[in-house]
Formats: sequence, structure tokens, C-alpha cells
Amino acid sequence: MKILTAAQTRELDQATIREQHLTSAELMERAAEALVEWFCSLLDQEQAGEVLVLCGPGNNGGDGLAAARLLHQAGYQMRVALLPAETQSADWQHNRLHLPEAIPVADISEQQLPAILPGTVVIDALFGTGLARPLAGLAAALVAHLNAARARVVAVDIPSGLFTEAPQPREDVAVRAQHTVSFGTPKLAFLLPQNAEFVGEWHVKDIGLSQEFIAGSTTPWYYTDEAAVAGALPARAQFSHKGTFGHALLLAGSRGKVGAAVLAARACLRGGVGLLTARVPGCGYDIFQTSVPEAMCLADPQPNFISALPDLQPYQAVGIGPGLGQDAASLAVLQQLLQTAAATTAHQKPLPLVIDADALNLLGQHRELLALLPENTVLTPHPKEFERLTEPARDDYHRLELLRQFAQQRRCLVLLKGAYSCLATPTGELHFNSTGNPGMATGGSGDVLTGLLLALRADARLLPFQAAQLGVYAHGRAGDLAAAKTGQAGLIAGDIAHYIGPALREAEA
Ligand SMILES: NC(=O)C1=CN([C@@H]2O[C@H](COP(=O)(O)OP(=O)(O)OC[C@H]3O[C@@H](n4cnc5c(N)ncnc54)[C@H](OP(=O)(O)O)[C@@H]3O)[C@@H](O)[C@H]2O)[C@@H](O)CC1
Ligand SMILES: [K+]
Repeated sequence: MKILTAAQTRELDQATIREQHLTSAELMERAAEALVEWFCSLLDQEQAGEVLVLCGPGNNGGDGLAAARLLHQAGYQMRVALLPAETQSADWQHNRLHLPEAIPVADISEQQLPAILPGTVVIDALFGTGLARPLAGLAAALVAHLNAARARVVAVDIPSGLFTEAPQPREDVAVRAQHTVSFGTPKLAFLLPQNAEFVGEWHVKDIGLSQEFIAGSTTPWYYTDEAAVAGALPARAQFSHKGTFGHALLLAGSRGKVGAAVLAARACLRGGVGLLTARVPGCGYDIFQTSVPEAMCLADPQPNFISALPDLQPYQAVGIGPGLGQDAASLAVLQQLLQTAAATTAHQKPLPLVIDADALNLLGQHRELLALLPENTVLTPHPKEFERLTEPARDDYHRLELLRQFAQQRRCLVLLKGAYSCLATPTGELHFNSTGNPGMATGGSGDVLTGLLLALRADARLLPFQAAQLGVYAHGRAGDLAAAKTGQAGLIAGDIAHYIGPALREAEA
């Protein structure tokens, strides 16, 4: 699903009106109906008590006025407070005119901020995608008043004061909502950690906006939902054999961290690889062979870390990093791998690589090696590891820009891990993942991801981007399926590996 800018959303609005021969008030009515339908499913009249709608002067405020009318008709007890402005939008005026007289309406002023008792349900319809500058004066005072009131807040389209695709100066005021109900497509602002305290849980409602316009819009931002990966995994042909799905090599583990190799290997196998060989330090041989009998094992001559790169000739993809440690000998292995992989071409393509964890840290310490990264290498840094590869980011938006630049410059697929993990492509696209849960913030979760990505990169039927996108999505989905059984607190990385099969099955063609 595409993520659009505020300007594109306005054009989308107009395109929909033209295409479907609607009035803009009719489109606003659809938005209000979608909001109200969601609202009624959350709280009934009794649970909601008196509902206060705060309305700004534009179409966001218009949505609020229309919703107040519809909720009143549904039997909710409504109250409306209006933020004064020199002008109001035409659809605002239309809905102001149609607001039932039974609903009390007050004008907001510095002297008369609306009374908000703790627990009051407030619908924030002050500003939406039309926010033109940071909040100041009365609007800022009102938002601060609301945030201090400990109300239950539902934001319409976007919490007022948040920009759709740009950061706030830090001291800015924005509404802290428990829920945000948006229309059509998700907003970039919803996907960034720094906005989580404002956005709360977000919901995107379909209001029949022009699909043709969306299809024709250019954007660097995408949201990887179920539809984006549907059918991404080709069905297995009747006469396939182990060779069809590739032979992967995993370089992982050091003394005390052999478990990382085990977890990555299990995930790789669950990811459908044909054959897996793991290079582990000498101390890991028995552990590995016992824990993952389905994989082959090449013990390193060194007992505590990996010091020698096996011959790469038999392999269709190589993963390196989980539990690797940062010994100088392992650095030399990484360097040799990068050099050899670029030269090891099958059909003019370099050997697919997946680079994670300590291998990323080694790259961060020796940035001259970045120039050796073969095209379409998959790197899976979390924000700290990414910072070591680039520079500290000022905020989440700046980090996205650094991510985009890095993926373009290095012609790699870079996955910035976190909630809504973001996959950057060599062409400068950013794909935010929709699956996963906080239970996955647990040791070994990243090792499982590396193993799964390795399996999918070894599968020659998938293009590099498809493999990476599917891997991230299925990893999160496996975590969701696992958490449904174990709960989030009880979830461990091995559970994620266990559910990779069911998660991939959902994406099968
Ligand atoms: N697109 C769609 O698909 C659909 C969109 N819909 C809805 O429309 C919303 C967008 O409406 P919108 O464009 O009228 O802008 P909105 O957010 O109400 O604000 C503009 C007003 O605020 C003012 N203002 C701005 N910044 C300010 C500030 N810092 N401090 C004070 N004032 C400030 C600005 O005034 P000005 O900048 O001219 O002074 C203007 O009066 C969208 O979020 C969604 O809810 C749905 O109804 C249907 C489907
Ligand atoms: K709002």
C-alpha cells in the first residue's frame, strides 16, 4: 500500500470527487461515517458518556462536526467546542449549518478553554493534513490543556499538531491520542517511533478514495500489508528437489553465542532452504549438530570464533553475523567473503549475502569495506547498528533519509529493524512492515530473521527485493502467530522460528 504526502492526499480528495461525481461534502460525510462506525464499535453510548468534539476551522473540523451530528443521531451525548478562526472551509460551514440544535456548542478562547474531566472522551478534529505551521497561541494552549486533562482521545485523521511527513520542532505541542482514525492510506507520521506517544493505536478506514489516482501517484513510501506479499512465495512444483531451493551457508556463532547460530539455522530451514551448511567455531560443533540435525556443520579450526572462510562454490547464498563476535580473524573472514562474493557470479549476478549483527558492527568499524558490498546484499541493522554504519540521526525522519541514501549509494537492501521495520531499496523506496509485536523484542529474534532471509535469498525463484520483503513480513507474522499462543512476554525467539512455516504458507501462491 502506498503512503502519500499531505499534498497528495488533498489531490486524492479532489480526484475522488471528480471521478465519482461527488460533492466534497459527500466525501466528508463518508469520512465521518467511517469514523462514527469505528467509534460505535469501540464504545457504546453508556461507556462513552458525554463526548466532546474539538473542531478546528478546516475540513478536519468539518469531519468533527459531521461526526458530532451522526453520533448524536446514534444516541450519544455530544458537546462541541470550536476553535475560532478568520475563515472556515466551505464543508465546515455546511456541517456547522447541519449540526442539530440539541448539541451544545461553545467558542474556545484563552479565558474559556473547554472543561475536560479525566476520562472524558474527546474527538480531536482540530487540524489534519492541512496543518501549515507548528501550533502556537490559542491552538497550542488548547492542546496543552487537552493533554493535561487525562481524557480518552480519538484523533481524526492525524493527531492535531503532528505534521503528516515532517518532524516537529521538539518543543512543539501535539495532541496525545489513544486512537487515531485515518482515511484511505496510512500516514508516514504513524510509522515513526518518535510519534507513537501522540498517535496511539491507528486505524485506516476505506472511504472509497480514487484507486486510479493512488496507482498513478509517485511516492518513496510503502506499507507492506497482507496484500503486498499475497502470493509472493511460489508454490513448489511436483518434481522439485533439494537443489531447487538452494544451498545456503551460514557463518555464525562464537564461544557463548552458539545459540545465535542454532536459531538462525532453524529459521533458515523453516524458511524452506534446500540445504543448509553452517560454519561455527570449534566449540559449537556438538551443540550445533545436536540442536539442528537437519543442517550440515563445518567446524572452524579455531575453538572460540570463526577464522576461516569455507570454499563458497557450492552455495547459492551466504549469511553472516549472528553471534559472530568481533575478533580480527572474523573481520578477515568477512572481508574475504565480500571480495569473493562479488566475484562469484551466477548468471552475471553476485552471490546473495545477508549481513547482520556483529558483521554489521565490523563493517561500521571498517567502513572501507562498504565499497565491497555486492549489489542487492541484505543488511539488517537495528538503529544503533545503522548509526555505526552512517552517522547519528537528528530524529526518525533524518534517519529515514540516511537509510534511503545508504541503500541507494551502496545498491543494497537495508532493513532498519524496529516496530514497522523499514526496508530501503537501491532505487530509494522505503517499505514499512506491518507485522510483528513488542513480544519480539527478545534475544535471538534478529538471528531468526537472518536465517529466514538467508533461506529466501537462496531461493532463486525470488527476486532480491521480493525475498527481503517477504522475509521481514513473514518474520513478523510468525511472531504474531507465536504470541497468540505464548503471549508477548512469554515469546522467545525459537517460537518465532517455529511459526515461520505457517506464516509463509499464508503468502503462498
Ligand atoms: N483528503 C482526503 O482524502 C479527505 C480529507 N478529509 C479531512 O480533511 C482534512 C484536511 O482538511 P484541510 O485541508 O481543510 O486542513 P485542516 O487540517 O482542517 O487544517 C486547515 C485549517 O487549519 C488552519 N491551520 C493550519 N495550520 C494551523 C496552525 N498551526 N495554527 C492555526 N491554524 C492552522 C488553516 O488555516 P490557515 O493556514 O489558512 O491559517 C485552515 O483553516 C483531513 O485531515 C481530513 O480530516 C475528509 O473530510 C475527506 C477525505
Ligand atoms: K486531528
